[in-house]
Amino acid sequence: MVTQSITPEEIDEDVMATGTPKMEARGVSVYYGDKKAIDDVSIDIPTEYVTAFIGPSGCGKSTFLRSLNRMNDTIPSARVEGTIKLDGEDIHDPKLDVVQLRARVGMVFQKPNPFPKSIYENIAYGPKIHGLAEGKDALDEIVERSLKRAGLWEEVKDRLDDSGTALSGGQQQRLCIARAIAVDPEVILMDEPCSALDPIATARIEELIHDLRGRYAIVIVTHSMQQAARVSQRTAFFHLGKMVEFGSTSDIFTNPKEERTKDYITGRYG
Ligand SMILES: Nc1ncnc2c1ncn2[C@@H]1O[C@H](COP(=O)(O)OP(=O)(O)OP(=O)(O)O)[C@@H](O)[C@H]1O
Repeated sequence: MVTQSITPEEIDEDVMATGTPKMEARGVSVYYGDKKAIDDVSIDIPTEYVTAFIGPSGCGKSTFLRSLNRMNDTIPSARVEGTIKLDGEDIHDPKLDVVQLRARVGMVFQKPNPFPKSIYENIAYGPKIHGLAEGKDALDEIVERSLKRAGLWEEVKDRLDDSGTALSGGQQQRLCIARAIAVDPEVILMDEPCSALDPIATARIEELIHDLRGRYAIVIVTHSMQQAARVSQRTAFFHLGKMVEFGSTSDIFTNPKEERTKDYITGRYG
């Protein structure tokens, strides 16, 4: 299996050139009680490129990722300051439906978490509650398309009634990606999606990210610098709650401007 890496053409592209971003964060700080976990982060998330968040454990990568679809709302002590926009619309606008937001900005977690239901139902549930399919044929079509897009269809097409939890870890993670895709998201947030997977399953997810690039704005938190280098075109380096440096992945790894970035990518801490 070949794991995709950045192609020379992609390196030549000016990946930091600003088009209209899918998401814009401005001056975002996140607190847990009195403790500030994210300090004044501003970043644009495009659809064209995969954005990676890297940095040592506890630097706030997941906290910031979760703020992008208001998952921090589910943590009682968490408080978010600053502005986050999706297609120019403030995601904290009281008129905005947060369930709808989380369909538009889907999330894939560290540990695959399929529902204890059939493979089919795992995918069909979201489109059903969001009213995206009229009738069984339309639903079947969404299930097939989502599983195909997540690279899982061939493996499961004859066992759609089997439980999602009976799949291998890597298949479960692709099922979770298919589940996110099924509700037609615009952004997919991935929080260390491969950390529970073996190298082969990891390579398949990385290939999948490569295939999905451009269709969805993808943001991935990863502990693995090699993974960030393989799957992303833009990288943000976080340290102690601050976004220290943000640039093209090739610049961050080959020509970092900040001393702290240099120290991290050369393995001095992390
Ligand atoms: N639910 C929570 N309640 C209180 N503090 C939290 C909570 N979640 C995270 N934190 C704290 O916020 C800081 C940032 O954590 P976060 O998990 O966002 O970092 P991270 O960079 O994603 O770390 P890791 O790579 O280890 O997952 C840490 O100090 C962490 O202890």
